[in-house]
Amino acid sequence: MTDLDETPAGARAQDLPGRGLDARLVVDRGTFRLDVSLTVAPGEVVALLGPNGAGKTTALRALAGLVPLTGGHLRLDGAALDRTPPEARPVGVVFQDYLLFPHLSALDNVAFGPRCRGASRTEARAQAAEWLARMGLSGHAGVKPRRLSGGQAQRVALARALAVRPRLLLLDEPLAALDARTRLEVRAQLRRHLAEFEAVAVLVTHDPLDAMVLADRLVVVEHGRVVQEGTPSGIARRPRTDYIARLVGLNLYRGQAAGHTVRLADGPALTTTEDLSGPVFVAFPPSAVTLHRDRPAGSSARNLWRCEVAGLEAHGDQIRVDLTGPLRLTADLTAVAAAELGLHPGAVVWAAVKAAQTHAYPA
Ligand SMILES: Nc1ncnc2c1ncn2[C@@H]1O[C@H](COP(=O)(O)OP(=O)(O)OP(=O)(O)O)[C@@H](O)[C@H]1O
Repeated sequence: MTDLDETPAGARAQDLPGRGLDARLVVDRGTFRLDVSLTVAPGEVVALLGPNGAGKTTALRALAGLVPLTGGHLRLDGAALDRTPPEARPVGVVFQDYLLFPHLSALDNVAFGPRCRGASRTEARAQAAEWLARMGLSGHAGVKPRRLSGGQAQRVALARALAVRPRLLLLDEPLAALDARTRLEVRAQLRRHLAEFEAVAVLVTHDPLDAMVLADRLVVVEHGRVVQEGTPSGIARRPRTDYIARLVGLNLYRGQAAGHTVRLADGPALTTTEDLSGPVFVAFPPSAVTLHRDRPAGSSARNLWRCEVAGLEAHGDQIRVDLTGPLRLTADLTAVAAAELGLHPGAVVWAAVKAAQTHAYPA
């Protein structure tokens, strides 16, 4: 039994006006339930971002028609796709490991889509040659996938997905198979291609950098649900879950505000510059935390706690320090400062955060 949304009666009445993607994806997989609503305008790139097992791939597969919806709806440019088989959907997919046909040349891999959709062999190959040229791969048309570099294979996979002129482009962890150096370059190229794409693009990633560079809007999924969505900068400024706060590298707390004081649920009170009341989040970066061996005398910081070092790790050219105490904290400091403080797991330090460096916003 499914509980697909009812569509209005009448001939093709399910084909409602409205361009772009309008979906509510409800999918049951064993005990896991995905329930995610997604609206994306043509020309917009949306990243589904979330931890392992959040349901991102399931959402992508549901959009492609590779797993059936248990409920909800799926409309693209006004047409209902719920019951359209995958091969008949105007959808192009770039799979995580590209899934190029190993026995076909780059050109024939790209020509495959147009051919399947009725183009003659000559026409399909002409279109494929055009797509490869756009990807800067004309010189590799005759090459089999195993002879392509990771970055080239990624571009062939993208050309193959775009060659069917999809109204919905799906990319599953598009950069995951690449090493760090190639990734940087391919990310920049992919961004250019996505910017030129005039229909809906949805990509799935657990890499915040990929999401922030490639997407206009982020939809963060945890436990099968959307927990936050917005522009990359909006989300980075105002994270609403621990997962997102960790991704963007912020300390995040939830509490009750009364004026400039925020009382945390099981912790101390924080002083903030914002004047708010009711449930709020308070966030500040690890760089806003200063550490002292002794209680600083006459410090103007209102937020001062005696903490214990729980762990230390290198983070870029900084040392990232995890602290426990009245609240959990992450602080960044230079290696020199860490040595001067004699930091080691178990060391006791005083942590200070100026109110001006905190940011409070309604929960
Ligand atoms: N074929 C399946 N049968 C039953 N449960 C499944 C199946 N595939 C996935 N799941 C479950 O669905 C949930 C979501 O998995 P999914 O792969 O969509 O997550 P994800 O966000 O893409 O994670 P990852 O980043 O690890 O790929 C997980 O709890 C997983 O165990």
